Amino acid sequence: MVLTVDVGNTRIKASVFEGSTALENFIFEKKELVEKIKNILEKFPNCSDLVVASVGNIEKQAFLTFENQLNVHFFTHEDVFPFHNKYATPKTLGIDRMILAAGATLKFPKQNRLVIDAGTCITYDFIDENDNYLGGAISPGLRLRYESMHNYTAKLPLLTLEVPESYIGNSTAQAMHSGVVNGFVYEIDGFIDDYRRDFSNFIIILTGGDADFLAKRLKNTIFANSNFLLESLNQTYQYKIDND
Ligand SMILES: Nc1ncnc2c1ncn2[C@@H]1O[C@H](COP(=O)(O)OP(=O)(O)OP(=O)(O)O)[C@@H](O)[C@H]1O
Ligand SMILES: CC(C)(CO)[C@@H](O)C(=O)NCCC(=O)O
Ligand SMILES: [K+]
Repeated sequence: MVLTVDVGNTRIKASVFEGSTALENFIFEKKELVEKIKNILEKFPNCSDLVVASVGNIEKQAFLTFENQLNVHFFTHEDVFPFHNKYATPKTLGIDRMILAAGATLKFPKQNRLVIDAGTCITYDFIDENDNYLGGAISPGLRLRYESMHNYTAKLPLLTLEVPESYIGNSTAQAMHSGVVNGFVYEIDGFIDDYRRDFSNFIIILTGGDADFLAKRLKNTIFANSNFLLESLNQTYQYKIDND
């Protein structure tokens, strides 16, 4: 059994895998890290490996506590990945994006793939059919859009994610929901049009904390899977074991 841990910018997600099957998923705060991992390992004593992808400030140190109990692997840029990295600054590419790209490459062989992760930030990552990772885009996530409008203005309230009634927002709240949610839908449709112009065919994978909310609102056919990062982490770890 493998315990995979995704340390995101806001919170931590974890999943226990038996082969390629996720047995249980967990979400928790950064301050609860060590305690929660202990609890998971008590519940799943057959875990032999702990695999981490972190974009947060959490250092390797926090996980080394568990090294006498199981194999701990902390993914870095030095690991083997199943794609050719064409990013001009490969050392600054987020580990989460590398794991997503690896998962897309392994799960959907020999085709163009676009991975969209709607988390704290929204990231777009494109891997072509020859397994070249080309790059993509980084934009503010939905919650970040609401928070920054509130934090950097005097009059805008702090709202939580809601389906807008119309693209014409007829109140402050509706105008903000339209801006955030419809704004994202237009953004993604615009990107998809760009990719379509240059690549005739590609699969789209949508993941992250807002994936389920967004999937319902998009007209393009999309494979939505909010657990894709953790599944990819498990799969990339198997790839590492087979190729090291
Ligand atoms: N309890 C919650 N805390 C934060 N975001 C939440 C919560 N519940 C739902 N969300 C939604 O999830 C989005 C954040 O996604 P996610 O949880 O994947 O971010 P994250 O943990 O920071 O990971 P990453 O850094 O990989 O994006 C927010 O835009 C928000 O709308
Ligand atoms: C873009 C985020 C914040 C998304 O989690 C992360 O992947 C990151 O910190 N990336 C570093 C910059 C880059 O990927 O080019
Ligand atoms: K993200």
